[in-house]
Amino acid sequence: MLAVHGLRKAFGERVLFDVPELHIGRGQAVVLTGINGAGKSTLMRMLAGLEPAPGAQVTLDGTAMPLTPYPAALRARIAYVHQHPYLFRTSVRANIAYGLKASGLKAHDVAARVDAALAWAGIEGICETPPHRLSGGEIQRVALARAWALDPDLLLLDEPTSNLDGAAREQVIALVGDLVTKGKSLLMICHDRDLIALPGITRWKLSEGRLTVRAPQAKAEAEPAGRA
Ligand SMILES: Nc1ncnc2c1ncn2[C@@H]1O[C@H](COP(=O)(O)OP(=O)(O)OP(=O)(O)O)[C@@H](O)[C@H]1O
Repeated sequence: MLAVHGLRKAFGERVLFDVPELHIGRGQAVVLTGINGAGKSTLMRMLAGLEPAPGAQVTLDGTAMPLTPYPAALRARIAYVHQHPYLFRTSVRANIAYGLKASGLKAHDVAARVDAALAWAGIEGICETPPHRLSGGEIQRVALARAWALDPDLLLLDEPTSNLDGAAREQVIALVGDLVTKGKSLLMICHDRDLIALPGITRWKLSEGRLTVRAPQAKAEAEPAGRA
């Protein structure tokens, strides 16, 4: 579905990472691991168009184009969920509706899609709650519902369970597990063993500037290239 060539980040002499190519297939779920400061968030932000990626090329369904400036075709098909999601100080419902309205959907279609997203995330009970009253786990579920509502081709999740524990963490793991089971393409940064262990997940590791790949349930050693 998506291939990126020449993804590289350097600060002066220091090369954070140099990834000649990476591929995310349709329906593929990938978890990106690596030590703190390895560059995981930077790489994901480049894929989301939040950080310039000079020289990188993206191929989307067979069509190649530069990743910077960020192609509109990509913006329409990729949803990014920040580690600490920003919610407008309106209501949960309005936050989920926002992107749908911006995409030009008719009001009754927006309402139906918002209802479906609220049900998917199990957050109907907080749909009129002001976001600043929500717990961390609720905020993360609202952000996932907001991304899910857009029905993107690829979801980028940056540490969806960080700072969560107990039931809140389990609820988010269940939602991510549902995305994986339903065959949603996703790339997720995480350190959470229960998320990494979800069946069918491909593991990428960013280490010393290189990306290595391990296929789902593979017993073999990681391959040197970025192809999944
Ligand atoms: N302007 C800059 N100049 C030099 N180094 C920088 C600059 N901006 C960021 N960095 C470094 O780049 C790295 C960026 O790491 P990034 O946040 O992408 O890593 P990460 O793998 O997501 O880390 P974590 O797991 O801690 O979130 C850090 O080591 C940071 O110190």
